[in-house]
Amino acid sequence: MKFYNSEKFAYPCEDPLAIHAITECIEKLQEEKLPFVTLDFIPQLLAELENLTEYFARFDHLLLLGIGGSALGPHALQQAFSPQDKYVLTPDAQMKKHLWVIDNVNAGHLADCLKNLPLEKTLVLTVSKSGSTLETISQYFICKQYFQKMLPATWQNNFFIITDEEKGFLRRETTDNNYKSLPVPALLGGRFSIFCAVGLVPALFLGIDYKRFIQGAMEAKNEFFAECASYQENCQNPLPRLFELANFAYSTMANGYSELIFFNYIPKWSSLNNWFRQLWSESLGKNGQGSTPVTALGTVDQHSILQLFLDSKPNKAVLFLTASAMEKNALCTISKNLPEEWKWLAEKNISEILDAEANGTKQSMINHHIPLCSMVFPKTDEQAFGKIMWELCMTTILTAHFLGINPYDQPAVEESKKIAKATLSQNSN
Ligand SMILES: O=P(O)(O)OC[C@H]1O[C@](O)(CO)[C@@H](O)[C@@H]1O
Repeated sequence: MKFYNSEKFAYPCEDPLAIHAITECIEKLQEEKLPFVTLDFIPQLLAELENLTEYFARFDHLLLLGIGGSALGPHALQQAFSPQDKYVLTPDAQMKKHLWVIDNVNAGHLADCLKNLPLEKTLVLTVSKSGSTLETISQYFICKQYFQKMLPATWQNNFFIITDEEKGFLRRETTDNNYKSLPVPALLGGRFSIFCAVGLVPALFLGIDYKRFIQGAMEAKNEFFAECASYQENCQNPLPRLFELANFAYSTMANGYSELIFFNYIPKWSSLNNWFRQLWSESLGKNGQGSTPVTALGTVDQHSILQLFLDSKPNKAVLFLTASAMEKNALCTISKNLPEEWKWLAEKNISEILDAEANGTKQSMINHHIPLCSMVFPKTDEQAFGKIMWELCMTTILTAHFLGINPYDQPAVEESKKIAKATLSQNSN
C-alpha cells in the first residue's frame, strides 16, 4: 500500500491520542468476538459443505434468489472465477454448472429462467439473513408455486435455504418443508456474509476453489492480528496496515473529501466494485457521516468518468487497485508487422497496455493532487480475492471506529421498506 498526496492527513502512531484510539479499537475487536472477525464458524461450515457436495452435483443450474449482501458477494466470485461468458467461448464446455442471480425485481428475467431452465436440474437457492426481504421472499413464493406445479412429487428436493440459524420466516419454511439448509451465523450481517455459506455454497456449486478463498481471509486475519499484537507491544512498531488505510479514509473524510473513488484496474475482479459499494455505504453512511463510494473500472471508465474525477470539485479520495502480474496470453500479443505510426506497439502484450493505462491514470490523479492509496496485487486468484475482501471489511470497521459509528446496522434503509409494505398491504384483498 502506498499513499500519495496524503501527507497532511498523517495520523502519527506516536501521538498518544492515536495510540489510545487504536488500542481501544483492537481491544473492542477482541472483546466482541464477532464471527466475521474470528471466523470461528469456518471449520464446521467446511465439514458441512463437504457433506453436501454429492447433493449439489445432482444439479446443473443454481437459481439464486437474494439481494444486497446476499447476492453481491456470490456474483463477485462468479464473475472473477467462473464467468458465464467464458463457457460460451469454450467449445469443450466444462459448462456444466451455471449460476443465475435473481437480485432484482425483473419479471422478464425470472420468467425466462423458470420457462427455460431444466427444472429437475435446477436448485433454487434462497438467501436472506433476515428471512424477510420483500424482493427475495416474493420471488421465493413464485418459484415455490411453479416447482410445486411442475414437479409435484419431488419439488422440495430442489430448494435450499441460507438464512439465520434460528429466526425468521425462511427458517420456519425450512423446517416445515424439510429443505436442506445452512445458516448465516448470528451477528454476521449481509455485507460481511461472503465468508459463510452465502459465498461458499455458490462457489462450491461452480467449482470455484472456496477453500483457497477462505485461506485468503484467514491469512488476512492472522496478519492483521499479528501486526496489532506487535503494535500493542510497542507503539514504535509499525502501525497495522489496515489502520493506515482506515486512517487515510477517515482523515480524508474529516478534511472534506466526501467521495471515495474505488478505481479497480483488475478486470477479472470487476464485480468487487458493487460488493464494495454496499459495504462502504451501509456501514459508514449514517449520523451525517461517511463518504460516497464511486466505483470505476479500468480501463473502461477512463473513457467515461475520469474527466470528472480529475477536473471537477476537489472532494475525491481514491483507492486504486492494480495487479502486478497480469496474465500474458500469447494470443493477445501484437505482432511486429505494424503501420509506421503504430510501431511503438510492436510485440506489446495486451496486459502491458492495461498496465500503461493504469499507470497513466494513477499519475494524472497524483498530478491533480488527489489523495490516493495505491494497492498492488501480486496475484488475483481465489486466495488473493478472499484476502482483499476480508481486508476491505476490516478497514471499513476500523474507519467506523474512528468515526464513532456502528458499522453493522443500516437503520435508514428500513423506512422505504415500510412504505412499500404499507402500499402493498393497502392494495391487498
Ligand atoms: O439478506 P437479507 O436479510 O435478505 O438482506 C438483504 C440486504 O438488505 C439490507 O438489509 C438492506 O435493506 C442489506 O443490508 C442486506 O444485505
